[in-house]
Amino acid sequence: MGLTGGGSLALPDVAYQRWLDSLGGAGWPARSGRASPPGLPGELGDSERVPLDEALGRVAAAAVTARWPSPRCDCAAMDGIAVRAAGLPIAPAVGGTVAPAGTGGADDLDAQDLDARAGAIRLPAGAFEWIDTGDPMPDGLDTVVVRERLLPQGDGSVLIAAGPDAAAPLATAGQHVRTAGEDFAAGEELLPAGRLLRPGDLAAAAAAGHATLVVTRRPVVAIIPTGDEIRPAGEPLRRGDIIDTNSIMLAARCRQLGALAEVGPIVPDDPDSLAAELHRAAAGADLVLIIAGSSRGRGDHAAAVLAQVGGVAVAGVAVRPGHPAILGHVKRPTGAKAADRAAIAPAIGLPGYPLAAAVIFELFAVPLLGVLTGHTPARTTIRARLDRDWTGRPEAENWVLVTLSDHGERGELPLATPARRGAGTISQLARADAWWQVPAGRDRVDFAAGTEIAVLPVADIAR
Ligand SMILES: Nc1nc2c(c(=O)[nH]1)N[C@H]1C(S)=C(S)[C@@H](COP(=O)(O)OP(=O)(O)OC[C@H]3O[C@@H](n4cnc5c(N)ncnc54)[C@H](O)[C@@H]3O)O[C@H]1N2
Ligand code: MOO
Repeated sequence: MGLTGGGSLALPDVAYQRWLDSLGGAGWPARSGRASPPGLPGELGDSERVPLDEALGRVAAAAVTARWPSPRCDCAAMDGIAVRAAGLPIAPAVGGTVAPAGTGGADDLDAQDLDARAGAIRLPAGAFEWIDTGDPMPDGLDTVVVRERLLPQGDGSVLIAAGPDAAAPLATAGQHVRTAGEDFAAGEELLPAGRLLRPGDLAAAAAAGHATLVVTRRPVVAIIPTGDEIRPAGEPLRRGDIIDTNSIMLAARCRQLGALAEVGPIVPDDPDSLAAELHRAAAGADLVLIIAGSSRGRGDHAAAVLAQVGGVAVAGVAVRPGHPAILGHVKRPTGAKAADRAAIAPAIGLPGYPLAAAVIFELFAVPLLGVLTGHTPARTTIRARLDRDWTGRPEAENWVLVTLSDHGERGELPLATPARRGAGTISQLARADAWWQVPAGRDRVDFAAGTEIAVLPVADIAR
């Protein structure tokens, strides 16, 4: 099949839309092609309730709101004594002399310290209560004086050292007190629907009264490695064998996005074997990834087989690397175990070269999984400056891995060094810091050293 032509290929956005349209036409339910609006679970509809300690990396199916305020009541923010600010004496009670420390002892402040200060006041027992950080404030008391300023006395009273400004009040009302609801109010939204849950999210949910959360079902991604030369990692290699690195990368990427990856056996370069494996995989999968066999080689059957077992909407995309990509679907066998699932499973043929596979996954699998889970990762770019001239291919969107220098002087942009070309240069995936997504365009393919560019940090890509 002629999949690798030049400028006539669709750009990624157009290709994605064409794919979605064809999926919709074939009965795939998620017609909008976008992540669900807030408040709805992923397009698959089904969700489940899981304990907090199983919710990391899952996607919230609904917004999480607080069942109660936090703090739940006014409480001490520091260790010390609770007092009523309005009831504090104004004038120093001990004119320069202080009684020796009594039973309470003074850890941080001894009598001489107090003595040395111009003023201290004495609070009689009963006018205050000892309190520790987090304790509810006693009725009628509104302020905490920190332990470091206190000298307990043998008679149960306490001396409070004046602050550095003797004219200032000893304490202002509400000082060192966290008021009920100052963090969040009852009913306040803490997490939006569609959030890929992070450690802090789980803590906030617990604080807000949730021991479990409702999350969207994990989409199942069937990964099908193909090629007579492909061997699983760890097996002995003969001359010409290639390690199946793509399955490892793509499965890990699926997990980062809250999906379940099922890597199938390596399928030989034989159309019947591939067709059989596609049928098998599609029965239980929400998305099928076929690795390699997308181009023109003698063993490249992905497009022909996909057309036979389902359909091909796009064969070839104007992106470098990755242009032999295929977008289509597999018909599910009737009576497949997942009766609740659509009659088809979307499928992507990813080129075998590792960088091409990575780019095609980001361009097409990531947004489709976003539709399924309800979470679309934020693609927050950062600014950088090219450290050398760079020329791209005009007819395609270019994806270029770059390493970034540390920020130099304050306000200076990091310098971006493009990786050397070659879709098989897998070490670049490990060494690079960011992707530079260069839009297609005949006029903007020559970039001079010093040009400001926007790059997508690899470390942030899964958020
Ligand atoms: N005559 C042409 N040849 C090629 C073209 C072209 O336009 N005309 N395009 C090139 C480009 S660009 C790419 S990208 C590749 C796409 O290749 P395929 O998808 O057909 O994949 P293969 O040829 O089977 O493999 C390519 C390369 O990747 C290795 N590979 C395959 N599977 C894996 C895996 N699971 N893990 C790691 N590496 C894998 C495979 O051994 C090959 O080295 O085609 C070019 N050729
Ligand atoms: O699509 Mo190929 O990956 O350009 O190298």
